[in-house]
Amino acid sequence: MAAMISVDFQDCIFILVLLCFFLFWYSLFFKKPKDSQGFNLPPSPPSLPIIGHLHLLLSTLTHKYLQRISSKYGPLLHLRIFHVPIILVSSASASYEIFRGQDVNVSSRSDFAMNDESIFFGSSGFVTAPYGDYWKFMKKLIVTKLLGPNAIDKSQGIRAEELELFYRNLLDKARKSESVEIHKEVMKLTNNIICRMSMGRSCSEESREAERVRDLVTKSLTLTKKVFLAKLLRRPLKMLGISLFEKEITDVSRGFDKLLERILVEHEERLEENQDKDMMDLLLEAYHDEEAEYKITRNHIKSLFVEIFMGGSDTSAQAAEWTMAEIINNPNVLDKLREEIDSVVGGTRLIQESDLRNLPYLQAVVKEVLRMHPPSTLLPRTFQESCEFKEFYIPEKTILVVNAYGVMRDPDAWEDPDEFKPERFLASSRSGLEDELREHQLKYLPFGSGRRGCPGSNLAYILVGISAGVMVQCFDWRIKGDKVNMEEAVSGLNLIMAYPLKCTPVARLDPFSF
Ligand code: HEM
Repeated sequence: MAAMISVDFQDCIFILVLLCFFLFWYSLFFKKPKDSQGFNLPPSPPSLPIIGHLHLLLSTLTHKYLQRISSKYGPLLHLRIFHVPIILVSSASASYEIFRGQDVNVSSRSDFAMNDESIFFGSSGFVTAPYGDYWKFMKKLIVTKLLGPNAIDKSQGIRAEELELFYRNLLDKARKSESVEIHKEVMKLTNNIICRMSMGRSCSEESREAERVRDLVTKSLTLTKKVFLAKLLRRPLKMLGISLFEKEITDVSRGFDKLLERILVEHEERLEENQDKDMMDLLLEAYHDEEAEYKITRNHIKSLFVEIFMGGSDTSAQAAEWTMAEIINNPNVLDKLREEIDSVVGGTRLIQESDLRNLPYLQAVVKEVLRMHPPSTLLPRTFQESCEFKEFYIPEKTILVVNAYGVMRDPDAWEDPDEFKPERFLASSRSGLEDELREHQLKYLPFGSGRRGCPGSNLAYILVGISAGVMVQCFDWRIKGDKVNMEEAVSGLNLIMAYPLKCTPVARLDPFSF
């Protein structure tokens, strides 16, 4: 009997261990997560104990890794980083449904503020502001006055002057047969344009101010992904008494603060007499306006400038670099572009931004580059309220991440998604194909979507279009080897070329010699 009991007992232990083991793996790999009230959440890929899906976000090319995970487990997934729930959207149809049906609900981003006083990742940011009174006030100012069609028209002269300087600098390099790093050269152009449009002055190269701004922008971009992760891990880290990146954030913030305070004071001193108002003047007017619908602070102004420097100049320079890389690797595209530019602009003057509307192929090339190589691959938002989406339940405050890279390479929405085919964007400009244009807009997310979409997209198209236009119109380009290496890397949260494009300009025509 004793032996019998002992055998049963051993079997029991064995079965219990087996059961626990099975339950553990089942919950780890196959269980559909349910929230505490028993509602259905979207499916979840395998996770690890405690950290959940943290390892997925730690990969260097997170967008690609998440794209692979989604093609295996589904276009709508539920992830968990420790206790933080995330909904990941990777298909064009799911992203369309979210932005169409939940636009207001997902019009806030997560609270990224690491340090309230900081103008970088502090609580005064516009990009990170919740969808509320401050964001609405600022958004109105941005789309009507700062980046609206009138403001863009009025600042055309600035861009034309800077474009000529950009051309002359490349011509100088061509004469000396010197190679250039395309991103660096375009970054100087976009940075100067954005500085002059926003502050009425270029950050001069002589006083090393421009270099200082570029350096601060680069440091800020590098910190972005770290801050994003640190924010997700804040609770467990706080329990361990660790606060990550505070020093780096404070240093960058102080650097920007010093620079911007000086420029703000300069602007305040000549606010009355200044007729030609730049962005900073307009923001200072709102700051001093006692009747304003929302009372903005100095920190609000400074934070917006930091965000515009970060969000506007590097993204556009990255896009111009990818554009040149695709053009160099596709000689047939270069031929078509040349033919178009030569017939519309000719060789006796430099391309201007007013030419862009007559250059549909150049526009299509830029759009295709932004589809394949979007500088912002992941769009983070937050569900403000709980909602039902498809057959699933999504609890309030869940983070939403739309994988814009995955959506724009979704094989169900794009023909040959991994091939560079600018022609796909030409079809939509032919008459009678408005439906196609609308359909493209819904699955085309380089500038995000909905009310939180990028307010600088028109300016961005101009910056990328004119810089690539000049490089094609006036120069041939020599590279080492046959092909440009198109490998991707990520810096901060931005998609960049793993091997920065370095090439030597060879003067093709000099529009100023006539
Ligand atoms: C190729 C260049 C650019 C790309 C790819 C780009 C992309 C984006 C993306 C993906 C977003 C987030 C949208 C969303 O969540 O749906 C965004 C937001 C934003 N962008 Fe851009 N952008 C570019 C250029 C610019 C420029 C030139 C400016 C201004 C000078 C600018 C200012 C902003 C601002 C202020 C926001 C925050 C909007 C908000 O939170 O309401 N961007 N951009």
